[in-house]
Amino acid sequence: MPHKLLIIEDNQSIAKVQKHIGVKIGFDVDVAYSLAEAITLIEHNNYFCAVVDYVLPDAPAGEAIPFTIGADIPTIVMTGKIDSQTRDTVLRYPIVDYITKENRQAYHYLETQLRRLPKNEHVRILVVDDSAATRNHLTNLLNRHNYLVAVAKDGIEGLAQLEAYTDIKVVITDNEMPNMDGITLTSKIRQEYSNEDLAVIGISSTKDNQMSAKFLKNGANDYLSKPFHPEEFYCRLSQNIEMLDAIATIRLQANSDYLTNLPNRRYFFESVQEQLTKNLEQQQGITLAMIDIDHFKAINDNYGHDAGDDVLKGLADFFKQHFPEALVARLGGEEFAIFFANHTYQEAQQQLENFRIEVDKHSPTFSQDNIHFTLSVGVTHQLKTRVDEILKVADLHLYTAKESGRNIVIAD
Ligand SMILES: Nc1nc2c(ncn2[C@@H]2O[C@H](COP(=O)(O)OP(=O)(O)OP(=O)(O)O)[C@@H](O)[C@H]2O)c(=O)[nH]1
Repeated sequence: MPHKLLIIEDNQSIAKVQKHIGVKIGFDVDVAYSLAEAITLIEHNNYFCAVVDYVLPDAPAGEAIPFTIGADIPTIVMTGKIDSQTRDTVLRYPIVDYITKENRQAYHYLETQLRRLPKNEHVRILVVDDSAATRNHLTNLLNRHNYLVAVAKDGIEGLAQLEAYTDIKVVITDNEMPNMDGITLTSKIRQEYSNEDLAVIGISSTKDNQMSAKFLKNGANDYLSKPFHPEEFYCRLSQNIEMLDAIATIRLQANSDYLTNLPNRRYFFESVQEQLTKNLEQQQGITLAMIDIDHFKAINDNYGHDAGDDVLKGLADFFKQHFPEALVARLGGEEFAIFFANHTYQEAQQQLENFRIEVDKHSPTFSQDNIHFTLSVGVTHQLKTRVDEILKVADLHLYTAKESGRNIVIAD
């Protein structure tokens, strides 16, 4: 079910633009052209958030704001008035944000905010501060933007919370705290997490004008002096989260195969090598298999390249369903590899044999052209120090599988 967005705006053209933005993001949008209409809609619907005009025919001075706030709807105020009295009136309410309708940039900003709010439901922020009042204040600010929150009253508790919640993306930490201060906490965090995985924002009310440099030199991504304005707090927080998201997206793209979305060759080599080093230390077995579609060239020749792509995508989905615990990658072309870290050799071989049989049976359901195909598989459990050496052994078995007529699993 899409989230519901309420727009309260009497200017029809502006309402149309806002609705377009909301629909583009994926909201189910209702528009009210007056406060009276909005009240009726709020009575009958559950809104995820609202965009509220400051001046309405039946609410000329921001009177609509307390209605959405009172109904617990996260509220973004849009206003054409930019005087400081209006701003002060607006900011007296616990709103998500206010945006002045000065130019096109305002609508880009609205779009950014509307995109962020649903995402924030999955982002956890850790607040570390020895003052209960500050912890509560920050928790309220964060809840207003839909973030999940964890709290700690010193650095030691902060580290424990990081262990307890693996979804923490940002740590906001005070410096002056008993047991462990914020700067020590930051440097300890950096021993475990890079600043591309977890952002740290230092906050302090100290007069020491070198505090921000101290935080940053110890690995913080950002710094805010207390007291800070909520607007600045939100802007810096969302900028840090956007940066983490952008890095995660780039990483995912660099590690995935564009056609099938499976991990690619580079990712497979890196993560198997890492796992291999661990297994060699612990003398634990591994299983690695190379899998190749039989006569794939003929599929391309007979049905066309797009149909060939369709087969590759269908097979990749089948891999994902069948091997949720193993690492499956597309090495290139019609060649795939699987790495089993936690299965006995017999179990892994059996799973591969079952998979070969299932593909022979069900492959026509994978593609629009109902193309039947089979797989040849080479599998090994020879533990060597390098991935490419193990792949070479699996590849030799794969060659034997092809030579022996295809549609077969050959193991050592
Ligand atoms: N549609 C499609 N075809 C691809 C892609 N990458 C490689 N191919 C084709 O995959 C085919 C692989 O052919 P071959 O290496 O001769 O192997 P084969 O026909 O499967 O024969 P055997 O492996 O001996 O059973 C070639 O025709 C490539 O052009 C891709 O991303 N999409």
